[in-house]
Amino acid sequence: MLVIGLISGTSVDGIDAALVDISGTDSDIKVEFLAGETYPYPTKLRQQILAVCAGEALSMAQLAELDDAIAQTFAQAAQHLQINHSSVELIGSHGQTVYHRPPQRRSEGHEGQGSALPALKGFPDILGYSLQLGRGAVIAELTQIPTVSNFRTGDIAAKGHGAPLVPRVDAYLLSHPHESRCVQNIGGIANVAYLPPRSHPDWLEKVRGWDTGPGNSLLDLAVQHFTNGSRTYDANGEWASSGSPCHTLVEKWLSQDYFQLPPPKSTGRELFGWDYLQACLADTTALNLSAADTLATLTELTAASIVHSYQTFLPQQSDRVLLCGGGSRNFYLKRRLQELLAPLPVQTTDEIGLSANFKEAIAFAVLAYWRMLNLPGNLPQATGATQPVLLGEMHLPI
Ligand SMILES: Nc1ncnc2c1ncn2[C@@H]1O[C@H](COP(=O)(O)OP(=O)(O)OP(=O)(O)O)[C@@H](O)[C@H]1O
Ligand SMILES: CC(=O)N[C@H]1[C@@H]2OC[C@@H](O2)[C@@H](O)[C@@H]1O[C@H](C)C(=O)O
Repeated sequence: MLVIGLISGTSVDGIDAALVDISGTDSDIKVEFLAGETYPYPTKLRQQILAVCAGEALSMAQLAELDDAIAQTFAQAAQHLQINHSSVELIGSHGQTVYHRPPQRRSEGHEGQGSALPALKGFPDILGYSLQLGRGAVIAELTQIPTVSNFRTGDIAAKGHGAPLVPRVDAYLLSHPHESRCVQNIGGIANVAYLPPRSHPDWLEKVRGWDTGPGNSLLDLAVQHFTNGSRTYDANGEWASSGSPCHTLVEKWLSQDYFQLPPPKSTGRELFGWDYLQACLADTTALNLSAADTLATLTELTAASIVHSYQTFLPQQSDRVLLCGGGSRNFYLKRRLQELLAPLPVQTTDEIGLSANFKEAIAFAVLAYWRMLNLPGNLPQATGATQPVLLGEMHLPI
């Protein structure tokens, strides 16, 4: 069955669209990657999304307009990708995350909502909330293809974080009979899926996954800051590689809350955004670090936080690390991870046959396919949900 997966991630750089041919169910699933394309957002739309992610207030009318503009751009991406493939039967559209709030308990220092109603038994004091714009009904109507969207809400209703959702897909597509693997996505935010050897009994229950912290989000913002917006990222990590990281600052930043929090955990630009970068820049300025040294230090934070996460939270060390997401194209970051994790092999998923650029888009095609087959998509160990649940809402064209 031909399925298109669509996602724009926390970097808000554009829509990744993947066309795949899927057969089987879960343990026997086969996914053939046929085509992939990234469609950059129109500049004005990207700026609007980034402003909303940074907390800019919107009227309801503006929210509706933004939702539809994103849905239309996603539909155009799907339409463009399916040219020459007229038999696409399903779209899985993640949409654009503009807000993500993990669930919180009062013991974590939050006072709750002050409701007059009694607390619901077993519910976190503050339920998670994750908003992805680009409504599926519009995409289904514009493309005339059934579309699954709103993947995170079912897991959140089951008291989970609603993220990360990709670990179940990684488990079926990337696990190995005898080798344990860490699949490390480095997007705006970085997340890991730990995959034990598939020959182990109960291997799926032993899969783990969580957001390790910042991927490229702080780096991208710092590059924009140092270039007055003329550059949006450090291509291949060249600028950072011309500087030297300040390890004392990395140690200081790593001691902060998020990195010490045990999984399941998720995060977003709400934490690792402008305010976080400002605090980092206050530290780097106090030490007179150059722009190159600052970028090297932020790159080191991404690498060191991934390594810290593995050392602290993995049930056991893995045999191999497989990188994906835009950060896997940052050669300096990849080299630092290789050095810090040596002698573990650190490669990209491309090297074992799965596109590192389009793995997330492929994953949402698979999640839509599982939704259609009424199979669960989340992994409770990764999201903190009480149980495996169906993910996403199906929208049929009129
Ligand atoms: N050649 C490259 N060199 C360095 N960095 C790169 C390169 N190509 C992409 N990137 C980085 O990857 C980022 C985009 O990665 P990706 O598309 O995987 O993120 P995302 O999907 O938006 O985020 P997330 O996975 O958190 O949702 C860019 O913002 C940039 O920082
Ligand atoms: C709320 C949200 O969009 N989270 C993203 C983000 O980008 C990376 C990391 O944070 C991950 O947890 C998640 O995306 C992937 C696709 C996931 O759900 O597995």
